[in-house]
Amino acid sequence: MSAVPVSILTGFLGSGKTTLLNRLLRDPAMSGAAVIINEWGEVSIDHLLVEQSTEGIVQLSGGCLCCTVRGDLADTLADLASRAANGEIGPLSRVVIETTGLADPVPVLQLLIAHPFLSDAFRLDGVIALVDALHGPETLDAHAEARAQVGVADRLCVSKQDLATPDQIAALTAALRDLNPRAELSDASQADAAILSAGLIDPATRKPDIERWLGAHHHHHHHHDHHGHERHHHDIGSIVLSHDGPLPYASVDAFLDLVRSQHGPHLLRLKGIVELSEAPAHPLVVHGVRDMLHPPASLKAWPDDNRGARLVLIGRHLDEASIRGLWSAITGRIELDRPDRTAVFDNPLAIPGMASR
Ligand SMILES: Nc1nc2c(ncn2[C@@H]2O[C@H](COP(=O)(O)OP(=O)(O)OP(=O)(O)O)[C@@H](O)[C@H]2O)c(=O)[nH]1
Repeated sequence: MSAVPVSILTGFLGSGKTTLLNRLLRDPAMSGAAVIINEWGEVSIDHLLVEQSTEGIVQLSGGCLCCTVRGDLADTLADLASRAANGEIGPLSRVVIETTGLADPVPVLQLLIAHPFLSDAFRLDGVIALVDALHGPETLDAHAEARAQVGVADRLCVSKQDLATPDQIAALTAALRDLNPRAELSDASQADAAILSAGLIDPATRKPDIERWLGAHHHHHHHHDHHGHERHHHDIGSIVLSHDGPLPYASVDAFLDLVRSQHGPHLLRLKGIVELSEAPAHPLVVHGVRDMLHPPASLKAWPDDNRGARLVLIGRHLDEASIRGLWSAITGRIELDRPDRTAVFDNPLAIPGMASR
């Protein structure tokens, strides 16, 4: 059984998630998709608003996905997988999880990455965050949850553009680019099911699209800072690390361990691709959420000539200098006022247990 792609549709209260979902469900490409809707509160009406009633719509209420009903979400996904496996429902083509407006999508990502059974049956495709053109900038200023939703998104979708002035749309676009310069930006009113595929594999070609996944094009296009650091005025920010040429697996592993142990609480998401010295023909895919890493997987081949290592780290109040210092140390770049590789990895006093790496 190949893993079923899961998309997380998030967006602040009233941003238009249900409206978008209704639109997507009319797309024939959604056949075989299951939709899990999470609502907050006793009165559950959201699922009634999803027009196409199918077997595949599951509603979770009584709490928020990121906290109380996370166990329910795990059970629901496990149940969907086993019902599809024994033929009770048709084969699942994908799962869409609509979070509540106040949900932090990160715990949902964690569940998909870390759960022993679910991480085999499902693969995280991507996070799509919806933002309302009319209220977006104020919402982003006022609510940390909304900033986190935008920060970790693989794709950003702007709704209610018909109600907003061009100036409002421009202000929102700038705010979104500030928080997340990598994600593809689209208009919710034009969206079809293709927006749900925001992961590494491009469904049109069935091949990995690394540039799109890491948002490299957008990043370079919008930011000319050669350090690859987005200047942000918010708590949420991202760091892009790169290295030309292959790296030994032990160095990559050590870097990820150190980032997790030292910066895990600040890290929301990490994704990247690495050329390994041991297997340069097979790019290593790394991705993780907070301090949990998905078991590293490798791709059959590089999709193009663009090799080396590229990592994107997204977090809240990330200590950029420290992270860049670790990266320089493992990639062998000696920088002034930075520990070199030996000092970082072979000093048992500095990092107990890391000496043998
Ligand atoms: N004019 C206009 N109205 C929209 C658009 N998208 C959503 N709306 C309206 O905005 C309101 C909220 O939309 P919903 O789809 O319910 O938003 P939601 O994100 O699911 O809301 P919660 O479940 O409360 O978080 C509804 O009245 C929609 O009709 C849009 O692009 N244009």
